[in-house]
Amino acid sequence: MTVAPLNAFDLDAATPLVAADRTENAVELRNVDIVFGRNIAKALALSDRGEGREHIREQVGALMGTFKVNLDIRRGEICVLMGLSGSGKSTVLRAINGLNRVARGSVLVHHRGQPVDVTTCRSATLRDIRLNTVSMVFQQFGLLPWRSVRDNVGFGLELRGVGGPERARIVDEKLAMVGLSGWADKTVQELSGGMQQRVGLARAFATDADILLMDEPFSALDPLIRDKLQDDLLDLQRKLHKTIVFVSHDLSEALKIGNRIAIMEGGHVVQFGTAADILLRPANDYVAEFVKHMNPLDVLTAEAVMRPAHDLPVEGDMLLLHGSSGLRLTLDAAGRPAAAEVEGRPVALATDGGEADGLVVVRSDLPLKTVIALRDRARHPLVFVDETGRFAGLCDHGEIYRALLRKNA
Ligand SMILES: Nc1ncnc2c1ncn2[C@@H]1O[C@H](COP(=O)(O)OP(=O)(O)OP(=O)(O)O)[C@@H](O)[C@H]1O
Repeated sequence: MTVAPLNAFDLDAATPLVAADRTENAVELRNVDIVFGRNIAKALALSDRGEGREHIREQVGALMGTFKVNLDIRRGEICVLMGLSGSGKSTVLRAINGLNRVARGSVLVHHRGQPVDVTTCRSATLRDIRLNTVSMVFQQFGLLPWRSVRDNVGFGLELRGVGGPERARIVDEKLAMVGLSGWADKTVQELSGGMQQRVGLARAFATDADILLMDEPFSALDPLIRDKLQDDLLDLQRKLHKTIVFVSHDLSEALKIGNRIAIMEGGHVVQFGTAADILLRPANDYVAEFVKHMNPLDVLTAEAVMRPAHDLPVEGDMLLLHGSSGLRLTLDAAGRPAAAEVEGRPVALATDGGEADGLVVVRSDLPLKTVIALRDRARHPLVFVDETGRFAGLCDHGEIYRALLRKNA
């Protein structure tokens, strides 16, 4: 069989977006209740009895912005808050920098090396958090139209007292990053909508805040520009590893840019998970309705569909990969694929750039589209490894079909 070399595929397509340290949280919301209006105590009492938003509003006139929201947002991830209008996305976002008063619960923000509860901290600390740790990017980016692009990008730095030459250096760097170097001295109103959004991005990145809060930053743009800006954001994120909390009411945007997505309904977080979790295992009918029209090919990676390593039968010091052909795999001491055989005959391991004639070994974060193209040409099922090269799982035609039909293995 003639097979295409593996490097004919885009094997780097899935550069990880999350920094290596995935365990530390940048933001933690614990049982956060937010109530708008009066009679807060009565509203909370009704909420504790399991009453919904409408009932509480009718009974006491207060509106529950959120009900017991719990979220752990990891450093370096993009967490998207997604849901219908009024579901509470902006309310949660604004709680993170203390713009919304929290009736109950805590909001911990990792600031100057330690978690600070923004619901109880001193106002000077909150100010310091807003200036240095958490930067907010609004839908229209809140640009000052009469000021130059340069002065808009440097605005946050100016507030922090960063002086002339240093400010100019940072501003130039960030403008170059978003491809607007030639526009520094124009006023914002001379720029198109898409360019203005990029000025907003540059300004957000210029402050060096670790945490960016973005409230539907691209929603007013036409789809092509929006798509381009999403790509720009992902490119910047690969370099900068910020923690980004991003509000969107568009599921395809959420699935494209979010490492994890919190789906909100009526003030509740009804599901918090990866794109694959949401697509393959929607938590309720509301989520299922959202994902119904999504194409799994646009969203899933091998990791979401493969048969995990621990599911495979072990025979002596080998793993049985494929019963009928007798394909077996040996791992080295670190758990990396070392050798393969079919009924005693060696099979070459075909890694990045090798020939797909052997046993193809590739990263488990490859997009499903690439996986399908590889499997189509490969002689054997595909072997996947994690970012350290350790064996992670296996994917044959069956796993692919089940993913496309959205059936769990
Ligand atoms: N300051 C406020 N005072 C009173 N009610 C508010 C306030 N802010 C938000 N709400 C209400 O809280 C609920 C959640 O609003 P929120 O803005 O968080 O929703 P959202 O999911 O971001 O919606 P959208 O996509 O339309 O912006 C809504 O019913 C809204 O009317």
